[in-house]
Amino acid sequence: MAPISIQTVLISESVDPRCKAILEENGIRVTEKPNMKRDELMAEIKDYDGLVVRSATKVNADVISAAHNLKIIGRAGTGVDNVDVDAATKKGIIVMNTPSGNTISAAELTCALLMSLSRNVPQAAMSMKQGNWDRKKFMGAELYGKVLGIVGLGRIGKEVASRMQSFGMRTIGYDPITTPEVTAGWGVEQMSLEQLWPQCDYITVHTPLMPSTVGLLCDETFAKCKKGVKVVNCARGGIIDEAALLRALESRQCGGAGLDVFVEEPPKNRSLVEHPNVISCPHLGASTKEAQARCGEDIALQIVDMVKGKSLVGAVTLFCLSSIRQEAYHDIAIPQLKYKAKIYMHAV
Ligand SMILES: NC(=O)C1=CN([C@@H]2O[C@H](COP(=O)(O)OP(=O)(O)OC[C@H]3O[C@@H](n4cnc5c(N)ncnc54)[C@H](O)[C@@H]3O)[C@@H](O)[C@H]2O)C=CC1
Ligand SMILES: O=C(O)C(=O)COP(=O)(O)O
Repeated sequence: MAPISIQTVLISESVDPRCKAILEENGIRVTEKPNMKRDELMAEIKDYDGLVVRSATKVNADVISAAHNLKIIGRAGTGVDNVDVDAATKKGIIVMNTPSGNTISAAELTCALLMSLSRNVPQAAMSMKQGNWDRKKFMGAELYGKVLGIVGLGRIGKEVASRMQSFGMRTIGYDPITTPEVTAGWGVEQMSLEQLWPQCDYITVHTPLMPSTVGLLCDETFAKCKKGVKVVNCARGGIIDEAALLRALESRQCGGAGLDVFVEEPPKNRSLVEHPNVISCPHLGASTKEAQARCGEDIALQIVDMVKGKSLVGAVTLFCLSSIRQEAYHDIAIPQLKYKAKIYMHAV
């Protein structure tokens, strides 16, 4: 691939300092401006060659059209739902992410939420801080022997499965791409969602946010679940429909929810966060030193590779995917995501 000239990069969120250091070591001028308002971003972006973001910067069509020189949008993390990939692609801007950098951290937080839901840890801790000693109110239930349904058996879903199996949970799941033969090797029995919903004591979702995953858990699907099912969303707000979740919590069809992500972040509608059976975090799945170091470093190295003309055979849009999943994504997931551009894979 012909080298691409990237002389200036704007980092619009808090990204590990290694990112800036690596870019600068390679002769790229870097400006860090976190917390810009939309207007400020649109004014700032116009002359940069590259933009590095996490999940909070909404790189929509307006931002992309205001960016006259932009050649690359680097997502230091996994989900690219905050980037209008179609608009970027039409302008010939490469979009790349660092999908494996925060897998373990997101999986560990998911497990923490599952454990907290089973034993009411956050509620009990809060009650202690308020001076109480209430042993009856916080009676829990063991995870041992319970059924965990994992919707989305990619990187994070797989890591969640192995960790929760060590607690003695039976793990079942559904994924349209990862085959049952593959997941059987990780101890996850695959089945249709229709078969999955009524069996689960806990459900955790690990799909990207895209039209086909919006509202995977909704009124209709909650009604198919066991009464009192507990759910975790450490993926993206909206995969579990928020209004339906609130209704299910109120009717006790849902016995509790662990939420790391919301449709609107921070959520202006506080009904879920304030519900007594909801435990929530402010999108902390990737917020560990290790994950941030990996993602910051990976995105910088990928940009430098591009500048040097390495790794890509040509580029319109790039998704950096792990070797095991490259084929699957190339053949199946990309059309499903409706990316019209040709996708070139990063060499691994
Ligand atoms: N809370 C946080 O801070 C973080 C959240 N995430 C979110 O987690 C998501 C998953 O991340 P990874 O596991 O790394 O992605 P991945 O791409 O490895 O796995 C996603 C899986 O979802 C499957 N899938 C797609 N449509 C589906 C459907 N309709 N039903 C069931 N499965 C479906 C895909 O086939 C794929 O196997 C990311 O897209 C991101 O939005 C990722 C990292 C941190
Ligand atoms: O990588 C992802 O998809 C995440 O959700 C992590 O988001 P963040 O980088 O912490 O804003």
